[in-house]
Amino acid sequence: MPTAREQFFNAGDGVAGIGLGIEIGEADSGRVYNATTVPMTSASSWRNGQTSTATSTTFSSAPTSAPSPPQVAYSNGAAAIKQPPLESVAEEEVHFDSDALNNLPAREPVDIEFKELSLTVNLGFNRGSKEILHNVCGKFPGSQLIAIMGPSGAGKSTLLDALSGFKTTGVDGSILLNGRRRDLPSFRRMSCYITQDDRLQPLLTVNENMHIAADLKLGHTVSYEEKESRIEDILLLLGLYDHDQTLTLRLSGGQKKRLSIAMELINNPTVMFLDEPTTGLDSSSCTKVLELLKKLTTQGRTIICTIHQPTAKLFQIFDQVYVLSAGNCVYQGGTEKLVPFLHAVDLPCPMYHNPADYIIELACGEYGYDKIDTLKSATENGSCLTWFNNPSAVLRSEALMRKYPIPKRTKSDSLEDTSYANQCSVLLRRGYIKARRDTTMTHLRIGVNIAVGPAVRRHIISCFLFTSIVYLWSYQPMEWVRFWMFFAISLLTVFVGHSFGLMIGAWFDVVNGTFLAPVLTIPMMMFAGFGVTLRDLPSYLRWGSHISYLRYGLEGFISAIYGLDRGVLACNEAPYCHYRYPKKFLEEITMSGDQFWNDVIALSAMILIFRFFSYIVLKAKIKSIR
Ligand SMILES: Nc1ncnc2c1ncn2[C@@H]1O[C@H](COP(=O)(O)OP(=O)(O)OP(=O)(O)O)[C@@H](O)[C@H]1O
Repeated sequence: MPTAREQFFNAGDGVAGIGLGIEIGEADSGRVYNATTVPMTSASSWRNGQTSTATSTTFSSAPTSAPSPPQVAYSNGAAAIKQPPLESVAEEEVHFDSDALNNLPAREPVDIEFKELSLTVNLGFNRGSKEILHNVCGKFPGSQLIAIMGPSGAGKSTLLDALSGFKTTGVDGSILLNGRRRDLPSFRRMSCYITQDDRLQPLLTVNENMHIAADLKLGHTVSYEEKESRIEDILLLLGLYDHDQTLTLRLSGGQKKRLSIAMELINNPTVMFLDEPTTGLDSSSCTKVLELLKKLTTQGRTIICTIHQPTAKLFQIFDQVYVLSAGNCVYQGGTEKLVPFLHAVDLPCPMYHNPADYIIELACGEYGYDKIDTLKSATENGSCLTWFNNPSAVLRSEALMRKYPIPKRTKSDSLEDTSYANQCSVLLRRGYIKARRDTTMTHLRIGVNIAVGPAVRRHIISCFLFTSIVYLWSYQPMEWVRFWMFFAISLLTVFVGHSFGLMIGAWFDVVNGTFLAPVLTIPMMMFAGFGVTLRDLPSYLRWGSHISYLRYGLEGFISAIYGLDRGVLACNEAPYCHYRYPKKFLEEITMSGDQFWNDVIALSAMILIFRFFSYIVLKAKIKSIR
């Protein structure tokens, strides 16, 4: 009877083993291990009580009792496992409709290869730079689910950023797609990147999120019917069809992850990058997400995920694994080949140890840093293809170039296929749905606008309400022209304030921005002539009044009320009215009352300048991130 360890290194039938990290016992000997090792081929049958089917996977919803130590009986070298399921399964039954998968157009596989890839980041002024990836090589064949693993800080996300084209600054080396140098604009259009934190709209239903994504990605070139059927297929495929009317905020973590994937599938990417898709999910949801990704690879998609430390059963779902240690490759090959590889480099995986855990421990340096060097040289920092599942089937660049035609080149650098106008209208529709749903916030906003005024909010309607209330309650002359002048200045001041906020927001983070914006507004008030008249400002501070948007706002209001040669004011209730003559009042505050159009021009110019700066700052920031 072979021991569990022999199962691991069973070269004869090529069955690699994985440790599941729980207690099991041998049926006939009564021996109990504190962890277990079972052949990978048996792991899925253990998990679900059956081998997962090729066409459709259904996760049972029946709650299970607490698992008792399973019994393992060996016969003919294979482990026959008699035990209840390992853990409680999903609360809901998820059915991935494989027929819907067939409706998604298959993709031509894309083989990604990188050679001598290094990535250096700038640490800031006078602090030099730091190399994060050190000339790593690797090959991710098409139609495969690939895991990038490694200890925290090993460079997994950085490698993903470099391969996806999210980061381009400081990247050195070559990245090839089907043997040819990567054309970044085309690659960005055929790939997608799903970040760790879900970028979903919580107030939209699943169906609305999908439609917004379809309208943004496909625009008007694809008919409504086609979009509908594509959305239907994707929701069926991802087991979300029954939840299409559910608000996203009410979805479970696993459902949210599946929705993120569903939204990216709208334009059917060939290559999918996912940063830690299993983080924050329970083990049943992790399995579902990875099983789903595995299914998607069957249509030619290359799916690359970073993953921290997968359990044995998650590990065996991947086709290939790429392990990093401090920016170097310490293993590249099939998941089933990891144990034989470790054996070959004389670092055998301890009995009953999950090989995924063991390689991470090695990569962390827990067994000595010399082991990292051993692994690095055994894998030739990612160049060695010996440990691929089928090394002889791996095509070299030249063969790939012969096999696949030259891909179409994308002329535009833009990531979007749809026009700017379409994007604006879709985003406005999304904003409208959100405002309608979040009634509390919408009412609060309207209330704040009415109560506090346009300096706080920017909606045109609210600005009109503010003007009407303030103008009428402060007994201003009932002349339409003055009312519209007052409204125009209110609106422009709101837009300037908004643009100023955008600039501060683009430049600084939330904490610094929240502090700086009010602090910078105070001198604007000082230079506006509110407390200190412009005449009383010291000459060396006069320049301030020229850059204060509040000064132009105040001057504009004064022009609206006292300009246009306003006549003598009524003085019925007092024996003497000091400001009866508008001219006298204007002289007192050092304003002339005929500057309305100058104020309009100055405020408009400020809107343009602040927005232009916001754009420049954002551009520079995006460039520095990339
Ligand atoms: N812009 C940067 N400036 C300085 N150091 C950086 C920068 N980006 C990444 N690093 C460093 O590079 C190393 C790798 O980072 P990366 O995020 O790729 O690691 P990781 O393997 O994904 O880690 P984790 O699993 O914890 O997310 C880390 O030490 C990180 O601090």
